[in-house]
Amino acid sequence: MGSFVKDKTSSMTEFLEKCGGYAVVDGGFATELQRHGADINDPLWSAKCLITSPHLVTKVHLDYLESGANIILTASYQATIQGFVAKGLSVGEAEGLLRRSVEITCEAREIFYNRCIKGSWDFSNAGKGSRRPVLVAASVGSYGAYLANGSEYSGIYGDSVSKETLKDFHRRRVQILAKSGADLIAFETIPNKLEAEAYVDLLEEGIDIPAWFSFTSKDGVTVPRGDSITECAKVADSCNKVVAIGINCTAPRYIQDLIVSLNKVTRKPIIVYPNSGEVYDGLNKKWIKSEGESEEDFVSYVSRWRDEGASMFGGCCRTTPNTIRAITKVLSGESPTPSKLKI
Ligand code: MET
Ligand SMILES: [Zn+2]
Repeated sequence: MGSFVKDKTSSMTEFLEKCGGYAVVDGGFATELQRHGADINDPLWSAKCLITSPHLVTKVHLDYLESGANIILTASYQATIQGFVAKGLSVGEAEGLLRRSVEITCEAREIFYNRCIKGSWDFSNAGKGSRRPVLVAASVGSYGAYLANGSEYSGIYGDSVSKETLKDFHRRRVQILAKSGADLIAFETIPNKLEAEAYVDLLEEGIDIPAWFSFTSKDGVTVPRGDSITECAKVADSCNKVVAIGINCTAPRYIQDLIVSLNKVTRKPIIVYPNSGEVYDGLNKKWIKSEGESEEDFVSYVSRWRDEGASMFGGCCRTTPNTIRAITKVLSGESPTPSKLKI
């Protein structure tokens, strides 16, 4: 961290320069834990593994680092003080787990660097003789993710939930994550404008690390609550602590139009990390392949997104280290074999 946080406005631009102009973000975290056998069918979702299987959290971080990631996200997406307390933990234990989520990620980065030094891992993506720059981003999921009732993807919280409610809900968690050694905060899968406004207020209250804002969309034009992506991006753009703006957990086919819209209202770096294009059926707890997209090759989109002006690329739910390896190859100029790019 250190130099990354000193000058917030230029920090991401400098980081991107060090990465060669484009940064690789990691891929789906919770779904990857699940692929390795974790049972995360729980209101805490991936954060449950901070308690039950921290070794698996480390493994997934290392897999993404090995695949070429320049930015790895903590397992704190659904880690909230309120959620841990509902499980019977004390507030102190809950806060300790939030800190631990960042420590595990920082430790994984150290393990990765040490392995690189010992030469046991391939240096080809790390830059000859130099350490590949890696940032740790503390993930913050929405209020709807904590509610675990589907509102994460509708953005409808009801009239009783005001901006102040959202600030009160997120405040302590964001303060703790900001002091835990992370390089930045990743506000992810934001489903409405109100929550973006709440995050901006919290950052202005005195959070001293930068943040990115990443929205989700189900139509390529609006966020789930119906606010246009440009209105939402303007909120993020107005805050000088925000160092990148983008889209995650959204079908790949919508990303290009969304980048065009973002470009109209911000000059900050644009980050995109779509999901696999499958849709989660909450009732039957299954991922369903989406019509017309199942055979589409996620990675073949990456150069188009880059040409459209995005500079940070990764994956969200159901993408894997293979996806990230393929993105790394596209960005480093090695053209991958399309048939081998299965997610
Ligand atoms: C519902 S989006 C989840 C984002 C989180 N970083 C993850 O990959 O698990
Ligand atoms: Zn996702």
